[in-house]
Amino acid sequence: MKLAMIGYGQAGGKILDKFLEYDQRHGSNIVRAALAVNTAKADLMGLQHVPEENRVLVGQSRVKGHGVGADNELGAEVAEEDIDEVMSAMDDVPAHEVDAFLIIAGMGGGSGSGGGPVVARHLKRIYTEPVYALGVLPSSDEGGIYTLNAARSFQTFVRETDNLLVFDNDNWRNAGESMQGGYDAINQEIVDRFGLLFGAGEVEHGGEVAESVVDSSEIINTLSGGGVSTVGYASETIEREDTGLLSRFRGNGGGDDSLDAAQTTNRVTSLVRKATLGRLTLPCEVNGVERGLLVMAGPSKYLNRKGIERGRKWMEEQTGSMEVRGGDYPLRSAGEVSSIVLLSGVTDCARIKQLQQVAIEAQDNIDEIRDESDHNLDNLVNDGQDELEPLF
Ligand SMILES: Nc1nc2c(ncn2[C@@H]2O[C@H](COP(=O)(O)OP(=O)(O)OP(=O)(O)O)[C@@H](O)[C@H]2O)c(=O)[nH]1
Repeated sequence: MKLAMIGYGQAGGKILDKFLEYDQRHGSNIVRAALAVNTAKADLMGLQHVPEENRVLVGQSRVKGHGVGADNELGAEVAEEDIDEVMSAMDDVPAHEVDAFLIIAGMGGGSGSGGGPVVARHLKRIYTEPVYALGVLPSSDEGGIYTLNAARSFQTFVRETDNLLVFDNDNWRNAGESMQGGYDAINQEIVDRFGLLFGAGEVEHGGEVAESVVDSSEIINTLSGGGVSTVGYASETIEREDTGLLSRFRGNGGGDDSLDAAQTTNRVTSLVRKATLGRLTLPCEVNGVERGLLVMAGPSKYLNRKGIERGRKWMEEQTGSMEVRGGDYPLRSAGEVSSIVLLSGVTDCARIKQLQQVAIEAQDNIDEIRDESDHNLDNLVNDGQDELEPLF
């Protein structure tokens, strides 16, 4: 699937940078256009793979290149004011060559959280291609303001995009890790998962022909209908036969082809289960999901139609949806077989409800403190008997 990606804000820019690195390393050619947008100059300068001419600094007259300081209303305002600059940077994108737009943003901050949905709205007005967002939720220990930002941005992104793919930092936090080291690993995880998903719709040059290849239209159809999506992933290493080792993935059966086929089928279906019931990018209840897509990736001899078909049927039972697509993504030189599961139209998600609850509490607290602020300051500054007077 060919995407025009817009990384908005610090998290958005860093993840976009990683997508470009992924593309170079895998030759997957998913990112047809890359644009980094930010209100902070330093964040744009820190990017390594986004070409300099594709970096847009917005809100300069308001925040002087220093960011909006987690104020996402301000983030939305400056995006609206400077939208012409962002849209004209998209002018060079050959729209007929891209299948969709993808806006990437951390929803807990200010710039991407507020500006991302604004860009989505304008892209949707101009282009006929779908506009998706990859929104990152802050971890629950980040505090009230980030949670409030995320809850409001989440609502806005869902309204303004054709689908919001969510990645929850909370689900991927490792205790004891530095923030920076942690984010690097998390960003790699994001790019590996979504890279495989979006790469599935792109047949490699001179690559293997899949038994039932996943086309970008199947990704688009799974995402169509809007709402919120989550992605599951599981993989198993294969030991190369040319090193003289038997494949762990195919089992130790060796000579017996039919036994191998049965084992391959079983392993494929087991990977589908692990991907669906394991760690999702947004934890949610699988039952009740509206649409699903299963992609099996790896060297084609390790993929089989029967396994994918069984996995797909199993997903239908788990979700209760009859709209589950499936196919393979042959990767000749991959060292593992992977299963990627896209669940679209999730509705039962305790994490979002909990986030909204904390956001409401934070909002009430902020309003209360603001209301009392003048009175409390007055109490502090004045002596009570009006005996003291200011100088002038
Ligand atoms: N996964 C991931 N999340 C990040 C990263 N950096 C920041 N975040 C998350 O994104 C939120 C903050 O968003 P940023 O992108 O830093 O903020 P911004 O859009 O640049 O906005 P301002 O800094 O307020 O101008 C944080 O609450 C984190 O949850 C990153 O590199 N990876």
